[in-house]
Amino acid sequence: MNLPDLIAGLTECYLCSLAWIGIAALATYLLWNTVFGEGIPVLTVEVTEAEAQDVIKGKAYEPNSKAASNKEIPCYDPGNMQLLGHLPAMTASEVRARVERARVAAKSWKGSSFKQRKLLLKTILRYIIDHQETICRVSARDSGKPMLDAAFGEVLVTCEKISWLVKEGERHLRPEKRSAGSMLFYKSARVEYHPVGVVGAIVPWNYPFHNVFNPLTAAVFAGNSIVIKVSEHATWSSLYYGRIISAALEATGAPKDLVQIVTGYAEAGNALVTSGLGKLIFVGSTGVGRKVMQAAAQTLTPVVLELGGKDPVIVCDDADMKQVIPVAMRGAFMSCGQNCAGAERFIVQSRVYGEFVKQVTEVTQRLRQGHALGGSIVDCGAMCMPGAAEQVHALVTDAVSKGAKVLAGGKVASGAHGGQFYAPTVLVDVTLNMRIWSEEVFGPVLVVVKFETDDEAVELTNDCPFGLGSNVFCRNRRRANAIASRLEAGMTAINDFTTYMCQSLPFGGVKESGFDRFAGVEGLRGLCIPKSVTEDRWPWLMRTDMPPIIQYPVGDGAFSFTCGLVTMFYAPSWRGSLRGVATLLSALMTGSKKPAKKQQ
Ligand SMILES: NC(=O)c1ccc[n+]([C@@H]2O[C@H](COP(=O)([O-])OP(=O)(O)OC[C@H]3O[C@@H](n4cnc5c(N)ncnc54)[C@H](O)[C@@H]3O)[C@@H](O)[C@H]2O)c1
Repeated sequence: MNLPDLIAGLTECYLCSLAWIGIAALATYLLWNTVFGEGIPVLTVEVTEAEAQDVIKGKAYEPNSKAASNKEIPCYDPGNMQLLGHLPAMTASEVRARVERARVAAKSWKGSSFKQRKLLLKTILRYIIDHQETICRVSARDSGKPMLDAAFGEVLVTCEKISWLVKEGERHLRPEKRSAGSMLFYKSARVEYHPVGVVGAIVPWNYPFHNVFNPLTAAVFAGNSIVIKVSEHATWSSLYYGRIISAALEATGAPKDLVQIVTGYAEAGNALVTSGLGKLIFVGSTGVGRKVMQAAAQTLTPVVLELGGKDPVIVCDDADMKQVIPVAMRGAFMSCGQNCAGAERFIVQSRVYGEFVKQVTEVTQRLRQGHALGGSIVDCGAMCMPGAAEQVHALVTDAVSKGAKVLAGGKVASGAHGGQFYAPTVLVDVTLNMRIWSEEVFGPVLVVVKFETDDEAVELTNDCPFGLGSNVFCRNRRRANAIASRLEAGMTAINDFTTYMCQSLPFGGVKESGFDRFAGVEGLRGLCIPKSVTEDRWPWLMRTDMPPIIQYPVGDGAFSFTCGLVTMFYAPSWRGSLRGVATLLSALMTGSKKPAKKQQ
């Protein structure tokens, strides 16, 4: 590197760091002010040794012992297969009993003030900020993700969500004025957002903390109670998270049954879907999403389906590689690729393809993988679900058999502590006939394909059954936006990966990624009944009175009168409106005759 380059690099690095420090200081100040402005209770929550310590010594998990009973869920650390304990697999009637308790709690909570709801959320936020490390450790233990990934995916996004709800949520749930239209100009119209009652949430295992607190915070802020069915593959952590929630409810005087956590298998999930909820948020695979929708039809329960994804990252030839590579790596390998909005397809323009592949391969080969709590820092953790590493490998093997090349990783591993791992993998020369092109991987595989023209990049992106997130890296803003607007996806990040940190935005997909939205204004309002209300604007001056000609029994000219009314209000020109007035007056003058009263 020559001297001018070095100086430019250092300046850029220095300015960049300064900007980030400035932004971080401002954010901390704002967050501090918002959170600690008032007397917010400090929670005391019991923490067990397994929750507090890195290294724990206990029994090893034996997969075959699971068959002993379907009444219990065996919980283990996927990074070292250490048994953590057994939790109850609730029956359908136990789940329904939880829903009934939540229903009672919802009745009193719906009358709560926004001040009370904010206090509850701020109390939770305060606890999270003070106990980030324990929360991350518990998530790492249960899901196998490294501490840093937990800090990003569990803590950071949850804090952003709560902060957004506290700052902006009330504004979006206050009655909203609407126009009353042409004919009802003398009315005021509004939409009121009333709680739906009991919200149900069925969530997956990939972010055990965020998947609980994400639906919870929005549901209670909207005045509902919530019953959350956690995944059978990340059940253990719900004990600790449940204690945080109970402590927060008690400290803020909220009903103790406002939040219920349900542990169990599909039977418990199905019982929740059919228990008469106000709304169900299902987050999981497309296959189970279909079953959930079918079951919800029985009780006409409205559902939000947040399903699988296969997010593309389009890298144009003018993209800044210094920015793209680190962001791409995190998009692909964060939480070992077990993200719904994970970077599953890198679509890279031919001019920068070679450089992109070289750089991502170099970094991937340097990644350290292992037990998240094994004593040394790791970049990639374990696969949470049993058998997941083998499923990922089957997709890689299929691709290789059809001509793809593995440049890094590409194998199942057990790690130093005997956990479930799949090595971070780079796969190139992928073609559209390979399973990995269209099936969700949900694992650490960075798939790269080449494109020549923007049309081709769009076609490749849209050639997919899923449509959750999408991402475009391109320095030319006009070109980036032109590409972005053509992508079939629920979300697009331009020169970044995922829109999720903007919690004012709705989150959700199209096609097999599901429908409806959680998060953002739309998601928050989606947990409410939007009730339309009209009333007279000037009741002392004007109200809706039926003109005698159209009162029952109607007059001879009733139809002509109504036609005149329609023409008067909706004719496209003032001449037309005048014609309408004339028709209306003529009907009034000549056609008010009504049938005579019947003789008794
Ligand atoms: N779009 C999103 O926001 C989002 C977020 C995270 C994960 N996901 C998706 O989740 C999937 C991975 O999670 P998973 O393996 O836990 O998904 P999954 O569909 O197997 O399970 C999700 C939840 O559904 C429950 N369940 C299973 N069968 C059921 C039934 N018949 N009725 C009711 N509930 C039932 C499970 O117990 C679990 O709690 C991936 O496809 C991923 O893309 C989507």
